[in-house]
Amino acid sequence: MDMMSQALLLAKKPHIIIATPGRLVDHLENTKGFSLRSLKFLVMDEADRILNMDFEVEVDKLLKVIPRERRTFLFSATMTKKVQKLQRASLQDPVKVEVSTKYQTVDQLRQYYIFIPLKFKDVYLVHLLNEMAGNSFMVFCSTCQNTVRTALLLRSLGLAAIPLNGQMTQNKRLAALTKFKAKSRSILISTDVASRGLDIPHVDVVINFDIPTHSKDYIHRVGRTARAGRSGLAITFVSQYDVELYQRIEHLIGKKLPLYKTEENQVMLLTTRVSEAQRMAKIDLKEILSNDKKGGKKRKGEGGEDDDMEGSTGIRKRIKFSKNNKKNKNKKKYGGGKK
Ligand SMILES: Nc1ncnc2c1ncn2[C@@H]1O[C@H](COP(=O)(O)OP(=O)(O)OP(=O)(O)O)[C@@H](O)[C@H]1O
Repeated sequence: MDMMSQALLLAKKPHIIIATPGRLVDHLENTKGFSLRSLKFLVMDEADRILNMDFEVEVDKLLKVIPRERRTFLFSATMTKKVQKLQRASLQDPVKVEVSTKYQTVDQLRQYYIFIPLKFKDVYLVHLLNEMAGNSFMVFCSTCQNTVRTALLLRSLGLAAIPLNGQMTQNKRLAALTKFKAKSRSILISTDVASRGLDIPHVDVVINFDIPTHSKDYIHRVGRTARAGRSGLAITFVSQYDVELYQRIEHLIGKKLPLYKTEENQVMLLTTRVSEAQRMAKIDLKEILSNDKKGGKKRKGEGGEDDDMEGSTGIRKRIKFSKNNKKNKNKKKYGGGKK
């Protein structure tokens, strides 16, 4: 929603405002007649993130203009212990309520890791997605670009993948989520922009394709599945470069995870097809990036709904299937299909 329509809503003096810190500050500074002087309750969801450095300027501005006399609630699955950060929320007589002193994940969540060389991550991903075809997946990557690259790669293999990252416009992000929620895409490839707060009950499997650099993000990511009593599966890819980060995660959750068993021979059968897909994804990605630079003009003949691959500046990209891929598109290619 744009600032103007929000300003109209704010003029009606709503009792509850749900906002990101940045947008709230925007309104405080630019929307006439809007103030938070009579605020009674301040709730921070995902509080550890909001109190993080990323939001420092905004949060400090907000705290300056709201009453000191108020009740403050901080919620999160992971909480900062850093006094300095908590001080910024200027709490008086705080009470801490915890479900557990350890960062626990729910029992219905089965968690595994896979230890593989970096260069085989793609082929293992394709293997897992095929082995568990029929499920809904959230695949986490560490960069926006890798979400697009991975989605391109999977789509050139006929898999229904869609990227979601912070460089996409709000509209595009919503569109991606809608498609995933409606199950018209079964694989959502995202950055940590989707690691918190999303409540999509049908997510069966979380794959940490790139290991989270902040181990607390692990808790939030895997929490996208096994929600509200359902079961779920989480698999974390650990390459030769990730061992230390992985150990930190195990330390944080207070347990050692079992190895997810795969038949290496079977996985390696996919190598040729996956390398071809990698090559195509590379070309497609290059094209998207260079189009991005040119200012995001739509190309003739491109329209309709195939705009999943939009990059940061509104580029759409059709996935070109090679003749070979087209032919095989609807076939079950890699066998499997067991849940
Ligand atoms: N008491 C309850 N009984 C049944 N369902 C519930 C109950 N509480 C929450 N739920 C459902 O569980 C799901 C998760 O709830 P919610 O999104 O509030 O969790 P959360 O702890 O904020 O998760 P996260 O912080 O990981 O985003 C929702 O679909 C919600 O409707």
